[in-house]
Amino acid sequence: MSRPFLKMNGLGNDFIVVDARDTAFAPAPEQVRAWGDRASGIGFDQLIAIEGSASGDAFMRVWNSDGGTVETCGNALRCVGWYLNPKAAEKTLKIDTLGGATKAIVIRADEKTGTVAVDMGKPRLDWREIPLSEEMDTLRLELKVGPYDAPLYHTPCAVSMGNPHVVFFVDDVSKVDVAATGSLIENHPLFPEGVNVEFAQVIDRQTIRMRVWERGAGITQSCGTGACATLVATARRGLTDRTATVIMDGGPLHIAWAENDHVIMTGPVEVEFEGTL
Ligand SMILES: N[C@H](CCC[C@H](N)C(=O)O)C(=O)O
Repeated sequence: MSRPFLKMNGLGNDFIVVDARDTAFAPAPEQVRAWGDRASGIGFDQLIAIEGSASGDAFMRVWNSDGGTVETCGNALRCVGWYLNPKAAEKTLKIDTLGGATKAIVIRADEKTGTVAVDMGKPRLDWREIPLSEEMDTLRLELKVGPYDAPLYHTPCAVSMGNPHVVFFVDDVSKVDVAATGSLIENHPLFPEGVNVEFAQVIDRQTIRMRVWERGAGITQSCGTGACATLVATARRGLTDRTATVIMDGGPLHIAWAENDHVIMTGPVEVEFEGTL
């Protein structure tokens, strides 16, 4: 059965979005991989299905381009919020995910763009919630990359936004081999469910430059949950305020870790084209 989709992105992190509220959509992992292949398929970082929800406006299901189903996706939540708000200038929507409930406040600009603020909920900071394979202080992980006596990167911070993240603090992200290091850490035994890997360079107390290797997708232009995890990590370490702009290869996201412990991510949405699977 052919399925219409919207090709969308949030700061270059790109998706195929399928509205599955009326008809079930459950592709096999190898089919997801085939669609996601940028050489022979349509190409995307994640495949997104919008499903009905008994407790909210919709349920968002996420597959990485490697075919694996994962908990959530921050940039895609903005795209789904925009999609669910066809007319109104502003609308608040409850969007559920495997990683927890979120609330999207959608300011739809026009048929192709918009700005969406998403309440991503509370960060999870206990080692069991990341999860890690052993008890450890998530503020300063005992983890080194590179020669043991002169590691390239070490002592990162772990944060879950419903999905797992490990944040390394570096002096200059342009000097990091994100592919080599990210792919090494993604499947490290300390992370039994894999992990998204961020490299954060603090510019000042309100500005962070970050690059990301995503679990199941590799280097992406931007990562919404990664930007949230990065801000939580830098604030926990006292390196930034609890509100900052996280500048990724694809552009900036505004992240605020509010007093109620919820993390609010605000950023753009873009529709690229319509298609059929
Ligand atoms: N690769 C992530 C899912 C997509 C997250 C990212 N694209 C975002 O915007 O949050 C994971 O395996 O947890």
